[in-house]
Amino acid sequence: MSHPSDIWAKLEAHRQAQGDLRIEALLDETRARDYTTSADGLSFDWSKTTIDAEARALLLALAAPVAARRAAMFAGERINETEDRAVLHTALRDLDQSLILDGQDVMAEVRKTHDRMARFAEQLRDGRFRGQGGKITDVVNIGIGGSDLGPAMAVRALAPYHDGPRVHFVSNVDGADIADTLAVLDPETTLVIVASKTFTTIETMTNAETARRWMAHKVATPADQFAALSSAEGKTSEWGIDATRVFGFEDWVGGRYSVWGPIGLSLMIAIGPANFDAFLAGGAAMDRHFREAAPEDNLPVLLALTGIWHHQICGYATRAVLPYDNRLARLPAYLQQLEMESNGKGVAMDGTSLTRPSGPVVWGEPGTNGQHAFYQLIHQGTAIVPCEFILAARGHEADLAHHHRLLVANCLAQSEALMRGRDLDTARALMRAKGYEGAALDRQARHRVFPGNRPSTTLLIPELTPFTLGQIVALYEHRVFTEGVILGINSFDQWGVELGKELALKVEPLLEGQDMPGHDASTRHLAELVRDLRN
Ligand SMILES: O=P(O)(O)OC[C@H]1O[C@](O)(CO)[C@@H](O)[C@@H]1O
Repeated sequence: MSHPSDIWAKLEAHRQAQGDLRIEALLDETRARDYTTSADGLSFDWSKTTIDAEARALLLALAAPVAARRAAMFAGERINETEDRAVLHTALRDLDQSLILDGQDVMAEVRKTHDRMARFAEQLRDGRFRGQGGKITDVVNIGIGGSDLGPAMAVRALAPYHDGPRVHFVSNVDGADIADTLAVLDPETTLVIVASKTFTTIETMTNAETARRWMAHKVATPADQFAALSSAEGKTSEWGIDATRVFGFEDWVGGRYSVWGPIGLSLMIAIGPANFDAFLAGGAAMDRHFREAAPEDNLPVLLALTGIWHHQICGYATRAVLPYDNRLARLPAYLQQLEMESNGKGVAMDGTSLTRPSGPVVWGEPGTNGQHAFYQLIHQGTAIVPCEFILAARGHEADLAHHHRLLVANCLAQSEALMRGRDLDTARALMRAKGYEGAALDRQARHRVFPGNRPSTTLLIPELTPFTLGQIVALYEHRVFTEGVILGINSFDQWGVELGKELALKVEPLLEGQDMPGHDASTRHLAELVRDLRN
């Protein structure tokens, strides 16, 4: 087997040799089939890229170290080396397995917590658990980052399955977030969930205090209408939440990987335990596929390799995630944390500087909305943005089938337009037909040229259900893991978020006019301007 640095060098040389290879020159019926990989009802089409047979073989060679690291992860080895932790969020979605960690079978506790969550969710949904004013009508999940984005994304995605109380999310320390949310709620029929792995995050704890004060205006014992989701069970009881409504999890579940366990309680309340279990089953099906499929048929591996080709080899700085499903509106934000907090690193696992770029900037919005906004840039701008389309073959609105047909047509048309573009001759012919000639014809035509050859992939699912959503989320988790292994990154720590948190604590007194040493001139000046504007 070649040394990884030889493979990288060969990939770079191959890309150079490709020159301005057109994707269309590669594409035929065979490629359309061969570069569409399917598993458990999901299909990933990566034919509209410049990955040719040689690039594909080299990329697959790059993935050689993934198998051993994957086995280590599932076996509970401490692969999160900078925090000395195992990485076992996968255990939360395969409850029947037995898993021995440090000599202990950890699954008994995982199952117990899952069953307690299910009982609590059912009691809340059928009215056995009541607020001071009767049946709970609204649930507010207060959390941030991984304690917000996962359930917020999934609750929105699975709206057709909602049959429980309304669920709301508050994350930002900006008082506007909680004020707007609570303004329309009745404290007497609201349950507040404080979701924080550490139970120290300043945004969450500030919002939780505000919610408790709001509740106390009308409710005699506000703590009775609070629940907590956390790894820090001591802190939850200090805060006054009864242990019967505290749902704990272990430190081997990372924040951005935590929607599968207690952090998913708001989702479970919204869609019910059976649908929540279908979401877990989708994740577990993807785990099995990831562990068992050969690299060339392995969806997470292929998504990772496509990403590496575009970012590390072709040098495209960003990747757009474009769900053609309005209910996946929060998926890009969810993936921003999953991908950028996991692989946005500057050093390798061994502490040496990375010699290649880490993960790309990930961004996006649902289609077709994006088409009327930023697609201008992805079609004609100077930066090439690989696009990742996500599409469901069926919509939920049977009586609005024509909407869905238009949605699908737009999605397929966009990837075709990005690849094919429109050349100058075609643009000139169009403008000539409109009556232009001479210099004006030329000028007008040039604005209507599309360079084309812009890469995209399409992930096709049958329908957005709890099961398929579980598959999608686990697919992206394993993609991030695979990229991390290939780049030598620890995808499970997030030291880069710490410095800003520390400094925020030191900046706050400046805003109150205290002379804090150590701040730079610009920061002191900005604080002074804020103080002046406030007065
Ligand atoms: O669940 P917690 O401990 O409140 O943390 C929230 C989020 O904050 C982070 O630690 C980053 O600041 C994320 O990794 C995490 O998901």
